[in-house]
Amino acid sequence: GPGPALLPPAEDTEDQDADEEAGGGGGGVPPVTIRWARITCALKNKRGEVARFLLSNVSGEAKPGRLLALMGPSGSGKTTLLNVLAGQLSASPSLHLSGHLYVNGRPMSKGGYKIAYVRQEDLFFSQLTVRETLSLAAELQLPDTMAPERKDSYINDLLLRLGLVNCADSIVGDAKVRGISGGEKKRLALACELIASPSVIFADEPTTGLDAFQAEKVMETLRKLAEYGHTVICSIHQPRGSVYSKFDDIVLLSEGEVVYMGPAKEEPLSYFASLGLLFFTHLVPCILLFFSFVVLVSVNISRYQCPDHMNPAEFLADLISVDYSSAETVQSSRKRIENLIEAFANKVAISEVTNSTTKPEGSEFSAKLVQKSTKKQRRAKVAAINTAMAALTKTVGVFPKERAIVDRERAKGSYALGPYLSSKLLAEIPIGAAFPLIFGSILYPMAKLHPTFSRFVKFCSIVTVESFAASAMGLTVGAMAPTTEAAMALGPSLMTVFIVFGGYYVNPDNTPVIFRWIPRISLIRWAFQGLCINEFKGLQFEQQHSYDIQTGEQALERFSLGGIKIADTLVAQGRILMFWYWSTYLLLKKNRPKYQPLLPPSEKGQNK
Ligand SMILES: Nc1ncnc2c1ncn2[C@@H]1O[C@H](COP(=O)(O)OP(=O)(O)OP(=O)(O)O)[C@@H](O)[C@H]1O
Repeated sequence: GPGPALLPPAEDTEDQDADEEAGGGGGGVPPVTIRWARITCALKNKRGEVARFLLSNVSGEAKPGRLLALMGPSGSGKTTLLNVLAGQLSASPSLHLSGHLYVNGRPMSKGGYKIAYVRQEDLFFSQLTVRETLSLAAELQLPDTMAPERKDSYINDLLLRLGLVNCADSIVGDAKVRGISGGEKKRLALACELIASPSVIFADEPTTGLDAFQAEKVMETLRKLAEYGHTVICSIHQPRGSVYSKFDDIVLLSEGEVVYMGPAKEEPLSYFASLGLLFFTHLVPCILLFFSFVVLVSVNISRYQCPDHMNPAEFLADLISVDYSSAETVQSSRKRIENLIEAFANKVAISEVTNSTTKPEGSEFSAKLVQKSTKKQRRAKVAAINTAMAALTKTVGVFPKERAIVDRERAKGSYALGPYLSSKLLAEIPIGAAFPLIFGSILYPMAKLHPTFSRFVKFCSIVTVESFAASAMGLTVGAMAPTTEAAMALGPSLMTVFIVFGGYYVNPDNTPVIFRWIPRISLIRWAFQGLCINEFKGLQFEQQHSYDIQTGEQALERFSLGGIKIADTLVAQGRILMFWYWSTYLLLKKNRPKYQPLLPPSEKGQNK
């Protein structure tokens, strides 16, 4: 029977011209674009609570003249989505289906277009020939007023287009009586569906059970139908490379969520390879791009880069499948998939916000929510980076010169290193604190951060401690570098590494094992985390769906920044500050001016 209606329910159902005559040879079908947004299919338990989501917040588009493949591991929801798009999800009291489905911009319930649905199992009368099967379908589907000769020529045309001429007079057969091949059966099923000249063709796993050659022929048929103007949507588990190359668009599903939706072929490969490299467009200190590039490219190549000569479909399938070989692989692959889903959701949210013309109702809410959280996060990032960079450049710009004077005085024995450093630090506290406080006082209200005094005080404390830590780092760099120019090149380079691993560009949980130590010693990361906690903690978001973020704590968890207090981030900053002061002390001690000792003349030399 008909499946559950999509919510919100349709208004009026327009009468449609049911007797529309099929065009000869199936040509000239009306073009149909299908758009779906926020499709969620929940499975409820006996108490009526959501037990799991078969589809969660799925959006996408299928266009006429294009072949769209729904790809994903077994159980990822391909068939469920296909059924929803075809309006043929079997009704069940345990299912709840919601979302938006538009056909040529109008709600699907208004009808006015024809679909064909080729199911996984082929159901035919085994004793009929291919031509008889088609004739029967034509008698049932074409108008009675159509002349028999026209029907025959229509059938001949279909046999030709679907490559069934050679087996036209063979019986279909079944398990007991050998008939046509599996691929031919699939194409016959397509031919039967095409009689009514559908605009949209749905095919559920059309290549399942077929050998590679037959599978390719079936897919080639679907691709030709797309070229002919039909909108073709098929689900497929893991196609071989030659089949994958026939797709125009793909939707990658994993556990009911979209990991990628868009053009097929090279696009998804470059999308996954580029994940994490977006930061280049935001990062201001460009002089350090090269170093960051090396670091990030090594991160990405090792993770999401499709190796040369690998079947892209196989690569994509591996990327979005849970690896059940051990407990660790299950955990790490789940984490990877979660991150990919999140990355794609953010991408969609941003394009939904920027592209208001195609914005479907209901998408606004979550897009705004994501945008709001991202804005808050971005402001915390700007504050953390700006404070650190300003303090660092201020210090490395002057310290190497000051060091020359200090070296001279130390050589003269005017003062020792310990008293010099401690008096310098003490003397610089007021001026060192003034800058972040002024910066904070101006930025805080302008950036519309949390409008309470206690949060403002915490904000100023975090940026002040960070500013001191960055200054201390500048001292170490100044103590290490031979000249001011060298210090100016080295300091921001080092800071860029800390920025990259500071929690905004590379998620701390997603950092490769060999780089895990960097976020721990990154003053940017602790400041950023502290600022995010200060901003998000205690927030309540309006919630439209059960899976939307409800609280600031949940948002922090999603950014992998939760689980600790602001005080912990300040302590971590304090440790980093002490580390840099201590390094400066040791470096200055080690690099104290050394003069050539005047040795007593040797006997030999004296004689000369
Ligand atoms: N009516 C239903 N009641 C309960 N669970 C369902 C129902 N329909 C689908 N499911 C479950 O939803 C999940 C997705 O099913 P679906 O058939 O859409 O996956 P699929 O990606 O097409 O998998 P396959 O490639 O194995 O056919 C599966 O875990 C399935 O058991």
